[in-house]
Amino acid sequence: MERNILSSPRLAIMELANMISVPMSLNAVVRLKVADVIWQGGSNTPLSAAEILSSAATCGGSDPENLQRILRMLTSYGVFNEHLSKDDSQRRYSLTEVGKTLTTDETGLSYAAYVLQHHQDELMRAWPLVHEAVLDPSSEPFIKANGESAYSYYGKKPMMNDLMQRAMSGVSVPFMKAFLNGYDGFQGVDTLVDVGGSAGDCLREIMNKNQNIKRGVNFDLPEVVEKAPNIPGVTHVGGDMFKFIPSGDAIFMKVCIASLL
Ligand SMILES: C[S@@+](CC[C@H](N)C(=O)[O-])C[C@H]1O[C@@H](n2cnc3c(N)ncnc32)[C@H](O)[C@@H]1O
Repeated sequence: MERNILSSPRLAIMELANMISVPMSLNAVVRLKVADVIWQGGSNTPLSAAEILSSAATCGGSDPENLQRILRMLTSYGVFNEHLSKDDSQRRYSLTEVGKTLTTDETGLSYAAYVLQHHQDELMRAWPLVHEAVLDPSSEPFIKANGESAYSYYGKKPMMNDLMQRAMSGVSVPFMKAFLNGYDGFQGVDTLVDVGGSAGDCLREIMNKNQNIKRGVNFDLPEVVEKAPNIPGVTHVGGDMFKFIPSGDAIFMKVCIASLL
């Protein structure tokens, strides 16, 4: 399905006003486990909405028509390919390269946790308050909506803490593998500190690729490192980066400072 909506300003502003339907539909297919059902270990066989819902691997559901509406919407945003069968007039859906990022890999990772993490209730409560970040920047929208800052809030809720770690692992492991294929800036580093390193995935990937790094320090909030797995050569250190940062030959930081919420 081709999208050329920006050719009309009136349509473009309506598209922008309704944009929330896109991530919400993405959230729906993740919750329904649609990507893994279509992928089936690599077959990526096009399936109709009814066939998807009849799979034991989905969360169930009895309205294929509504699922098809969601699938068509996401097809127009490049998540699925739509195949119209001449035999039975059914619309069937396979995964595009974008859609494949939602499938669970052999280590249990995917981008699905990132989608869920970004649409959990607490964040959704903060988004309507973004204008408040301009009117009254004394406190963040997340704090106004939930009473405390996001990371401190996550730390107190084991499920949110776990989802946050899975979300970052799902995104950062494939990212770091690709990044490290073209980056050699860790030469000469013996001790590397990752600030805001979450479960330590970035450090593990960096150290696997750069055997000269003998010691990794994964620095994050105490409740986060408490749940981090053992990684050979890596010491997990808990603390607040705004108060102190462990010393090393080099400091690595990835996606741990800027946020409007
Ligand atoms: C978006 S995640 C990025 C994780 C990791 N760098 C990556 O790219 O996969 C941000 C991380 O910063 C951590 N963080 C937030 N505030 C922190 C603070 N004050 N001190 C240390 N870590 C903090 C969070 O707990 C979280 O693990």
